[in-house]
Amino acid sequence: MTATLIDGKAFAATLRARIATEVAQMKDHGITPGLAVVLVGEDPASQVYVRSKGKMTREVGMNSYEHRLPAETDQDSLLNLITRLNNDPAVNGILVQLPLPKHLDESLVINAIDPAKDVDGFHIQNVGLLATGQKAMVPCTPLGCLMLLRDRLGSLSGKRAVIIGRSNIVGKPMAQLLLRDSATVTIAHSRTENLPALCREADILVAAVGRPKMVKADWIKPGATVIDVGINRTDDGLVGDVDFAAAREVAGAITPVPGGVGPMTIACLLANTLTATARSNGLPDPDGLTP
Ligand SMILES: Nc1nc2c(c(=O)[nH]1)N[C@@H](CN(C=O)c1ccc(C(=O)N[C@@H](CCC(=O)O)C(=O)O)cc1)CN2
Repeated sequence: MTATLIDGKAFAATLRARIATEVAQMKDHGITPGLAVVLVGEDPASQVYVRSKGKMTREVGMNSYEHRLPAETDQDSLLNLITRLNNDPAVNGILVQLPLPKHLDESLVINAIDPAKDVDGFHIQNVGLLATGQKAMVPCTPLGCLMLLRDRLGSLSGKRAVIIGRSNIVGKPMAQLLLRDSATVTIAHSRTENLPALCREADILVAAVGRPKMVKADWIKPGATVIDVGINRTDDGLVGDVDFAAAREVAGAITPVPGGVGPMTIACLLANTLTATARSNGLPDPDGLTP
C-alpha cells in the first residue's frame, strides 16, 4: 500500500485564503489585525521564517510589524519592547521568534507577553488554559497538525496516538489537543523503552524529535496516519524525523517534509492573530480556527 500524501502546503494556502476573507470583513468594520514579530540575532533559518511570516501576514491583509534586534540585545531592552507592544492597540498578536540567543531567558521573555496577544500560545497562562480544557491561544505547529488530522480522519475519538517528543512547543501541546479530541495519548521520548513496539500500536503517530529519519517503516502500524514535524537540514537536503520513502509504503497517510506540517505553522499563526483580534474586540471566535 502506498500512503496518501497529506498536502499541508495546499491546506495552508486554503486556510490563508479563508483568513484573508475574514480579515477583509473585519476591515469593513474598521478593524485591521496587527501582528508584531520580534527577531533577536541572525540565525539563518529564523530569518527565513520571520521574512515569510511578514510576507504572509501582509498577503492576508493584516498589518505586519517586524522588530529585528542585534544578537547582543540585553534582556531589559527586549522586555521593554514587549511592554511597548503589549500596550500598543494596533498590535493584536506578538511573537518572539525562537530560539533566542543563549544569554536571554526564554521563559521570562515569553511570560512577559500579554497572554491575550500571545499568538504562539507559549505563555504559562495559555499553557494552563489548554491543559485544563479552557479557551486558550494554542501553539501553531500542534494546531496545524490537529487540523490536518481532523481533515484526514474526521473524529479522533478513541484513536491510539503516540507522540515522539516532549517539547513545550510541539509534543506537550499536541498531547493536550489530541486528549481534547478524546484520543488515547502516549508521549514518548529519549528514555522510552521499546519505542518501535510502542509506535506500532499507534493509529496516529506524531514525530517531533528533530532526528533525521529516526522513525523507520517497521515502527509504523499498517494504515496509520503519520505526522512528521521534523525539519532537519542534512547533506541530502531537508528531511523529516520519519524515513519517508519507506514509511509511505506502510502508512495509510503521511505528511511530507517539506510541504507538510511546516506551512501549517505560519497559516495557524495568522489564524491565531485573527482569533486574538476577534477576542480583543469582543467578537466571537472565527469558525473552525480554534480547537
Ligand atoms: N516563536 C516561535 N518560534 C519558532 C516556531 C514557532 O512556532 N514559534 N516554530 C519553528 C520555526 N517556524 C516558525 O517559526 C517554522 C518552521 C518551518 C516552517 C516551514 O514552512 N517549513 C517548510 C520548509 C521551509 C524550509 O525550507 O526551511 C516546510 O516544512 O515545508 C515554517 C515556520 C521554530 N521557532
